[in-house]
Amino acid sequence: MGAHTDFGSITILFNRLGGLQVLPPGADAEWVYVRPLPGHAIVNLGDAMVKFTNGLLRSNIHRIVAPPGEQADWTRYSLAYFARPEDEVVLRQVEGSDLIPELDGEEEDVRSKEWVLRRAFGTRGRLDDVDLKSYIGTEMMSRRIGV
Ligand SMILES: O=C(O)CCC(=O)C(=O)O
Ligand SMILES: [Fe+2]
Repeated sequence: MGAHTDFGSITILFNRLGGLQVLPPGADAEWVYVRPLPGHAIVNLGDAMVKFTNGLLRSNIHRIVAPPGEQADWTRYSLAYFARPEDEVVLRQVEGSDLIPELDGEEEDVRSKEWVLRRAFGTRGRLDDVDLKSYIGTEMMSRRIGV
């Protein structure tokens, strides 16, 4: 699976084999494997958390590649639990926290369902004839480049 951010609020992953990689923030960042630890789950924040907190929390950019070393000889199973806001929830900054940065300009009025569709087509759809800008998610915030 190619590079993407999860579009919901939280993803909980249970893996036995490696293969999940994350791209840390920064223009020169390199992909790093996330090592599965016995008895542990991996928790990813998704785009809804970025929208709710105006970037205070970030969704990580991740991808799936072949498991490293000898692990590549085994079939990789991954149990993923995705949580996301209900379809009609507007993904806007929550009020009442001093920690959340001020919005710089107008906030787009996007509902959870639209966001999911936009992201799904943007990262998994055909790219021949689409306006890529309209599919952009929160990646630049996650990478902390120019934001
Ligand atoms: O298989 C994994 O470890 C993660 C899968 C994933 O990133 C996804 O389904 O969004
Ligand atoms: Fe994912």
